[in-house]
Amino acid sequence: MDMPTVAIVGRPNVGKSTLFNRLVGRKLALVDDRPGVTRDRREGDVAFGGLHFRVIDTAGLEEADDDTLTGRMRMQTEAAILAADVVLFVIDARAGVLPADQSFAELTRRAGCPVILIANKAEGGAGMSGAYEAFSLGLGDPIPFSAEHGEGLGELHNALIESLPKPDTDEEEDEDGPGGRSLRVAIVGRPNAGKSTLINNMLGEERLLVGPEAGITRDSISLDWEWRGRRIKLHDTAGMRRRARIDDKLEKLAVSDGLRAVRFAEVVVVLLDATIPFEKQDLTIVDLVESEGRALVIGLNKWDLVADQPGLLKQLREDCTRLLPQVRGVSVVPLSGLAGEGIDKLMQAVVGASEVWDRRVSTSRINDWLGDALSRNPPPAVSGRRIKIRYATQVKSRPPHFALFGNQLDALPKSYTRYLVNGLREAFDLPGTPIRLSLRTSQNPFDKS
Ligand SMILES: Nc1nc2c(ncn2[C@@H]2O[C@H](COP(=O)(O)OP(=O)(O)OP(=O)(O)O)[C@@H](O)[C@H]2O)c(=O)[nH]1
Ligand SMILES: Nc1nc2c(ncn2[C@@H]2O[C@H](COP(=O)(O)OP(=O)(O)OP(=O)(O)O)[C@@H](O)[C@H]2O)c(=O)[nH]1
Repeated sequence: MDMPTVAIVGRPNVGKSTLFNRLVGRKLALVDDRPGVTRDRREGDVAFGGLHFRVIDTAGLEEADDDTLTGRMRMQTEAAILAADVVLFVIDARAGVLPADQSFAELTRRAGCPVILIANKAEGGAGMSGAYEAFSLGLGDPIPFSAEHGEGLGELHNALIESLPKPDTDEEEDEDGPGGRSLRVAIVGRPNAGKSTLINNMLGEERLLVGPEAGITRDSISLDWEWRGRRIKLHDTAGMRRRARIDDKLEKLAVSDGLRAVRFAEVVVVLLDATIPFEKQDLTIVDLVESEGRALVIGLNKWDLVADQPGLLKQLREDCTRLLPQVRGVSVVPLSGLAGEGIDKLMQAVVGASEVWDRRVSTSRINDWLGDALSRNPPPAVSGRRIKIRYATQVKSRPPHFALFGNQLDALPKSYTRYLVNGLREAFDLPGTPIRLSLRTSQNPFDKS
């Protein structure tokens, strides 16, 4: 899991940078404080009483037209809010709640993530009336705070414990071991596709002999493996199934097993039986991988049974393009779990897919591309007004998630978003991975265009 992200948001001069410095513990935020075209958000890593997160100090929210520099900064702030796990919404308790606070509270609420409301500059009980006023923002109970004097940190810490996503303990123990963090891989497929045979071949005969019965705890759902010095956690499909038989609820568990395996994994190998590929169930599994946002590789198993290998491979690659447009460019790897052939190629594809899934593209590159894509094929007009897309940025990875800002984006036709997603895939080399796109129609009261 990525380190959780906390965004500091509020109108200018409420003390965001002071709070950022207080959390990061260095005078980082002052370094690059001049407004300028390239003024980016400042980020720092925070260790705060056992909590670890990344904090983003955003530019002060100002109401301004999207086409101006401040408008652009506001869109960047919106993007930071979208990317955040938790938002620290700061007001100046001495100044009280101003109209600008109100409209930006609304913007923050729309993002739907947990918000911690900080009534800053309240040292020594100053600004208590402002703190009470802050209830009216509808962002929960304000914490009376002083970034300058470090008051209210205990309460902030408690609020963060409540709001931050709980770390996955299983993952934490994997951090930074030799060979780096383990990559989580699940092999899923229809009954009889050859999952167990393949996993056993990967792990080697010995492991096969000391399978789950011989001591691996029944609750463990992963098997540790190493491929070319890389640590891999394989989802224990076979172990799950054995348990299912014991429980005698095979059908029901088979479905939830698949889902569980997909959720466990960073990369999912959908294993097809090459002699009967692309059954309905196979396509359902791919849809599941897409909707859960995992990296995907298609394995064509039992390749040893195929007579015309080049012919079939060509045909199945075409089938993939046609049947799986949502994961265009996905790797398709022929293999034989039984003969132990193609496993290296499969693992290269798995590692490659995880890298694509992890990829981050800089905002300036995305906007250069966007300008191009828009002029080549401008968005349509809706009831006489042209849809405008002004700004784009990547808000998350794993899978890549982009946000577009502009006007009337809710009216953007599906065919046009498809054009953009395909364009992003091409331009930034993102084959085979699910891509997310959020459309944010500007709520800017000053935007008359
Ligand atoms: N009294 C008091 N003043 C504070 C506190 N925190 C910040 N300030 C002052 O408020 C002013 C603005 O602080 P910044 O941290 O630069 O505010 P900002 O929100 O980052 O401002 P922008 O960068 O313009 O968005 C500075 O003069 C700070 O010294 C506080 O807790 N108490
Ligand atoms: N020829 C050939 N047969 C294979 C290959 N992989 C698996 N098989 C055979 O296919 C059958 C099913 O293999 P399993 O590994 O049990 O398949 P599974 O996907 O784990 O099946 P379920 O337990 O039903 O989910 C067995 O008879 C295997 O020997 C392969 O690469 N080539």
